[in-house]
Amino acid sequence: ITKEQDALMKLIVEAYNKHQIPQDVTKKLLQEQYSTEENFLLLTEIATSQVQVLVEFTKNIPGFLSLDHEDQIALLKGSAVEAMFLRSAQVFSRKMPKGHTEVLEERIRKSGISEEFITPLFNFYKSVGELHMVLEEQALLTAITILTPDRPYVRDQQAVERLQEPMVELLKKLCVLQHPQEPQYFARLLGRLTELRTLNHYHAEMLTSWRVNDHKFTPLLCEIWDV
Ligand SMILES: Nc1ccc(C(=O)O[C@H]2C[C@H]3CC[C@@H]2C3)cc1
Repeated sequence: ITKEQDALMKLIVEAYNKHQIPQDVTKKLLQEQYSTEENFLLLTEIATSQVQVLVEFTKNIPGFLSLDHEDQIALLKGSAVEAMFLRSAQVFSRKMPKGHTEVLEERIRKSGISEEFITPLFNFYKSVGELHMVLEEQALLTAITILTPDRPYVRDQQAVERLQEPMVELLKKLCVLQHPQEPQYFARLLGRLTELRTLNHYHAEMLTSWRVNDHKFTPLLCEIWDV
């Protein structure tokens, strides 16, 4: 790891740590009753705070604010679902106090999300959990997801590639250092990004079905997902 790479690593991890889901949101998980409506409102709060955390993290990715402003928006809108699922998978499989995980799983299952999305969602959560990613890997993988050059409406893709490439190189080196006994670990991490992309489709269906049943979203979620 070069000096520059170490500096980049510290900036990304610092940004990733700076913003966590507010405690009051996770506390409500245990308090509110179990109606579908209450569960949906809780997930709306979780998703809204996840998106707020995502925006703050993204602004702290070195070089992001120097990109074309329209492209900044295109990257955020294009990656919000993937970054949210990546972070919620990490929170779900690790960070939460024991009881919370089961409760959150129960609430997700009973929030009006169709069964066909529930299965891929928890499969993804499980596959992320099995990787036992360290914080540096989680932060870099999230930044790499956000800096995907081929999102819709990105005009200067090269500029995004120039930011993403050094992070992919750094993650590759980190994986070799952190998991010497597992040479294919880096490839497994990138495989998660492919699995993530499939969740975009399910997520869009989920939003539509909620909208059709006249469920209320927050202004931030409406703006980032054009609903
Ligand atoms: N009104 C909404 C409520 C929840 C979501 C959402 O994506 O929820 C995600 C957050 C975590 C729990 C379900 C998924 C993962 C979107 C709109």
